[in-house]
Amino acid sequence: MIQDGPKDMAVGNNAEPVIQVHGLVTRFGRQTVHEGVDLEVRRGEVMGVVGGSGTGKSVLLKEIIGLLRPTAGRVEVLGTNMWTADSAARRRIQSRWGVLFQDGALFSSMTVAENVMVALKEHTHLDACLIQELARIKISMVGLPPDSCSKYPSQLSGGMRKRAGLARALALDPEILFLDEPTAGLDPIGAAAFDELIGTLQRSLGLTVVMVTHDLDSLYAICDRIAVLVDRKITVGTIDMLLADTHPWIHDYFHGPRGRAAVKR
Ligand SMILES: Nc1ncnc2c1ncn2[C@@H]1O[C@H](COP(=O)(O)OP(=O)(O)OP(=O)(O)O)[C@@H](O)[C@H]1O
Repeated sequence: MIQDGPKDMAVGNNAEPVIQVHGLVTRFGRQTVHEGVDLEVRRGEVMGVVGGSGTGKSVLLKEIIGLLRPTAGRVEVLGTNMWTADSAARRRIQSRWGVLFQDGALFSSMTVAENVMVALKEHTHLDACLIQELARIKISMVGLPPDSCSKYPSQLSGGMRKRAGLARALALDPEILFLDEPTAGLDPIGAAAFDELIGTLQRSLGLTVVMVTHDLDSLYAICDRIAVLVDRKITVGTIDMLLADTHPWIHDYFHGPRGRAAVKR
């Protein structure tokens, strides 16, 4: 069982940046998605990424983790530029983060335990028994019962699949966790429980978390700062700072009915 403790990672202005995005430009044909986006994520913080539909949140995430090459600009993760590093350096960096995509992105032909073991087999030389034991520990860390180890993704509920995806993302003890809409499709109770799990894991393991979300409750529950994609640029601040922002979209987002409801909770 994970012990929850106070958030002791100093997430002050002096914490070391683990992700640095400078002057990012993204174009698809004539469409400009990002035009000079700057973002710094500090070690130990939970950074929410919000914005209207199609503003480029998922694209930004893919550019940070090296799945999509930006048109221009610089992206550094843990001091490595993903687009100039050689393949060995890229592999080393990739093993220091975990990603949970929206649907969990599990291999449907593998059991939950086998899914968690994929990265352990690929990136470590541990023996098979130890790999199995580590997979079992990760599955228990995300609150899944032991019998889910041998189940296939199709035999799990949506919330359980997300937890299984999270166990897989945690397989290599990452320093950074990337989450793309982790609570999408969950009912409010399931979403709150998932937020709590992320918060507990983040504090216990000292993770840095970057979370794309539409869920205002998640922002209030676990984020230290929020990056808002608007007008092809990014505005970063704490919730209090963004509540005082006068940009019409940011104002409406945080002061609209859902924003007000999230404050009350
Ligand atoms: N590979 C691609 N080729 C061309 N256009 C793309 C590609 N990937 C994304 N886009 C476009 O870039 C824009 C931003 O997409 P993205 O998926 O990042 O939006 P989003 O902010 O995550 O939206 P949502 O909240 O609806 O998921 C969209 O207009 C999308 O159609």
